[in-house]
Amino acid sequence: MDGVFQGSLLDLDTEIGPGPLGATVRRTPLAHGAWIDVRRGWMGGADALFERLADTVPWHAERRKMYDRVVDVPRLLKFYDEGEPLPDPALDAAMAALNEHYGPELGEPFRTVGLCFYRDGRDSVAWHGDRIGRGGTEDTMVAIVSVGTPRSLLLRPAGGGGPTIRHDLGHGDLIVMGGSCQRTWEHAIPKTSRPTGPRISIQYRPRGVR
Ligand SMILES: O=C(O)CCC(=O)C(=O)O
Ligand SMILES: [Fe+2]
Repeated sequence: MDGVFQGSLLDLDTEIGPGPLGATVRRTPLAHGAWIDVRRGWMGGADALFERLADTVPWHAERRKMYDRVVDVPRLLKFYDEGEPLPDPALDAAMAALNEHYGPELGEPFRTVGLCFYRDGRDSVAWHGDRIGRGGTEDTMVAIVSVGTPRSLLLRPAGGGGPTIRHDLGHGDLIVMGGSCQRTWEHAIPKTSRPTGPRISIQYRPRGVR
């Protein structure tokens, strides 16, 4: 079943779109001024949304220079900068709902959408913080909606020390990394040798956060 997505048939009948946030969101404070919010199954019809995004997004592979070698980035990517039309109305609806819920605390809207497609257990993202932009110097938020097969998102303190936190995210789950999380913690989606179906992550970030 490697690379084959086994969605639940029931879910394909559910209307695609985000559910309520409010009191359904569970916040966990982490060390060093970071926190995460988790809301399981937030995106209704997540399996159908997975299929739609898998089929319609113009996914591309990237190659990046690593030291003296050029290597394949182990996942497919697509980035929608602010103002660019999104590939599915459910992604607009999720952004509006996130902005309504988090706007007062964040002080600015989420504006960009990054998509990652993990085709199977060989796809991954290495340990990092989203520090290319302001996330390296300021508190911010990165909200991630996961559709498709759950994969483990790991979090650990950036300087080492402290246990690694693991959340298996798929099927419409929402996680929001907030406070100092991008500069004081690191996150990763590790490779897995277990047979694993595909997952798509939908990341919402404010302007200037990458
Ligand atoms: O796929 C995920 O949930 C994480 C992706 C990520 O960390 C990133 O794109 O910066
Ligand atoms: Fe990241």
